[in-house]
Amino acid sequence: MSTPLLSVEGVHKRFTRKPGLVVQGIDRLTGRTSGSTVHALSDISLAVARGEVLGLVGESGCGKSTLGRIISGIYGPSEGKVQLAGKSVATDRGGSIDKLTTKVQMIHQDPFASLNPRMKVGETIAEGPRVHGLLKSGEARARVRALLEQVGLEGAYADRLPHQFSGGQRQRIAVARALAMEPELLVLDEAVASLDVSIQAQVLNLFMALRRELNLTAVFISHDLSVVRHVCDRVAIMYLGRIVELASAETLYAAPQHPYTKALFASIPTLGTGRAAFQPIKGEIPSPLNPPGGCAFHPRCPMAGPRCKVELPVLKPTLDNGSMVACHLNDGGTGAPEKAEAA
Ligand SMILES: Nc1ncnc2c1ncn2[C@@H]1O[C@H](COP(=O)(O)OP(=O)(O)OP(=O)(O)O)[C@@H](O)[C@H]1O
Repeated sequence: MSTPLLSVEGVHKRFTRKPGLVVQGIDRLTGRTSGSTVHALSDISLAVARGEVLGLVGESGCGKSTLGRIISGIYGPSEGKVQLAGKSVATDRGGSIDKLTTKVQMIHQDPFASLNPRMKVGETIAEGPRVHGLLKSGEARARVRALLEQVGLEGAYADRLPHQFSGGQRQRIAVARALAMEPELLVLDEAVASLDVSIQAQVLNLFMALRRELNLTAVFISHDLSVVRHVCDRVAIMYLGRIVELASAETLYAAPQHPYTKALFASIPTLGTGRAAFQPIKGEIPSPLNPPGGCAFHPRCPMAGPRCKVELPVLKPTLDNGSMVACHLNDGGTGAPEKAEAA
């Protein structure tokens, strides 16, 4: 890949949880109440080329949204760096907002929650560009109109309030608001997950059309493998805060390598490889407060051997086509770990 638009290098994110404080997602996973550190992301490295759409996929709690927020500059990483076109993504949103952060726009799952219910949608769309000096006075109305039309809505809708729109239309407005900032990168976090299937298809088709028209670069976060296949060029499969497989969508769907990726595919009825019934992945997702040693997937992995319990597999190239997998099966086998062999 030539110089990537987005580069994420060695990113870790730890959340420290104070005793007695209930943080969404943690109690659901662990039931614990003591203060401790959540290892939300561990050693994430990836790159996205200009014009490419990268999917982030994995079960709930694997760190997809946290990575999306770090890429958007909403959170800072605990370690590592995130660069957009070679410059660090600003992370301080409290004080003066670095202009660079406007170049990454995030679109969230719930368009209703992300739109101010008391603001006309035209004002909502124009607000960001106006604050950041992207609109000259007198230009706003025409620009808003053009953006609404670009996302398949009537320009006259600018004077309406969010509650006057359906879920799909609200998500189109959220897309228009993001595009108004002239972003270099979009981060879509479960952007169609709350919509009915037929509306999902319409919003996805809009995204695909805009992508072609504007040569959009995007990180597409989803737990829905069929949506990801439709939209993404490459896909990173995440498990408990780490990338376990990274491949082109074509390669991944034709021949998944990592046992977790295979298990994910088998757990979805329509994508099961010839199986009559889908097979849910065995066991619980381990706690990010206390991730298992070795490969984090080993307690649930049907292929795990002694090495998997003690040695962390590194994400390494596996085929000549740029695919990468973090699994001992692809790197010398799961048998006795090297140290034990030496002993
Ligand atoms: N602000 C926070 N404070 C503490 N822990 C957090 C915070 N945000 C996320 N986490 C924890 O980090 C881990 C990763 O969460 P994240 O929301 O990134 O996962 P996800 O894959 O996006 O899940 P989902 O699909 O359910 O949104 C989870 O264990 C979550 O509870």
